[in-house]
Amino acid sequence: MQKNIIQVKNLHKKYGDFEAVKGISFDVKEGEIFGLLGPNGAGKSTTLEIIETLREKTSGEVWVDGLNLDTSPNEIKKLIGVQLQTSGYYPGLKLVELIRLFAGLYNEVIDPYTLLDTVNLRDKAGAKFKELSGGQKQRFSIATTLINKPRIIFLDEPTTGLDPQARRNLWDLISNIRKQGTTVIITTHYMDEAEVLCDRVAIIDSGKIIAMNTPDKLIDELVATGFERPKEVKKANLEDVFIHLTGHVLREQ
Ligand SMILES: Nc1ncnc2c1ncn2[C@@H]1O[C@H](COP(=O)(O)OP(=O)(O)OP(=O)(O)O)[C@@H](O)[C@H]1O
Repeated sequence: MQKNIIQVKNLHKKYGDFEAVKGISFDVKEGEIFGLLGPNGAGKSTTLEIIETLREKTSGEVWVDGLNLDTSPNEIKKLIGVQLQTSGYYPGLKLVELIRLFAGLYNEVIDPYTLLDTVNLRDKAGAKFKELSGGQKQRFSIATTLINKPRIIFLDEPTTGLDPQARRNLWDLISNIRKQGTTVIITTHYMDEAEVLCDRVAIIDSGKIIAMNTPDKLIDELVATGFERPKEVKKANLEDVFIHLTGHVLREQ
């Protein structure tokens, strides 16, 4: 039985009079990729930022690896890796310089080149952040979440705005990070991404969890209600055509 590395119980968050998170509860098991899915404004980022200790909750309880968020936020910070928005990096610094800077903040000694290898960016070590493509920036920002050797990483919409190949490359990267034993919590608007990557997902709507299970079981439950797609679906879609024609290999734009 896997242990619960994150437990969230009856979490509420109000911004003034507006309640963005309305009493949600869920557990994340150690070593899983857990997805928070939901439309714009559902409360996904708010929930993530509360667990990341970056935002105050209104009420409810959160534990990370047995540590209570109210009493041990600093200990929790040491266990987690948080992805910055790509606007959060000094654009004029080289990748190796940025890694050394972050490592210094975490008081970690790491080899920047080894870290860049894990995200396939060694050949960009001397490039400035602003010179990277969108996909490369995302890969680099995922690399920086790993600097403090976290047990859990939080990825907020990591593939938004990327082309189909860059998205698939990030899926491979995220799967590899999990294979090393790191727990991953991810938010996404892409259902194909959640289906491929996530062991379990919670679907959030208007601040409430309306479903939670493995993608497979959620689909089976829907089918069991008699649901059928309105028309026969072809064996491939336009994205398959695009990937078939342009390849799945890593491309540097
Ligand atoms: N600092 C804030 N002050 C006031 N309202 C906020 C603040 N941050 C978020 N909200 C509101 O809370 C709700 C939830 O926002 P949140 O960013 O958590 O949603 P989300 O599910 O991550 O959405 P998206 O998919 O668009 O990123 C939204 O209605 C948003 O406008």
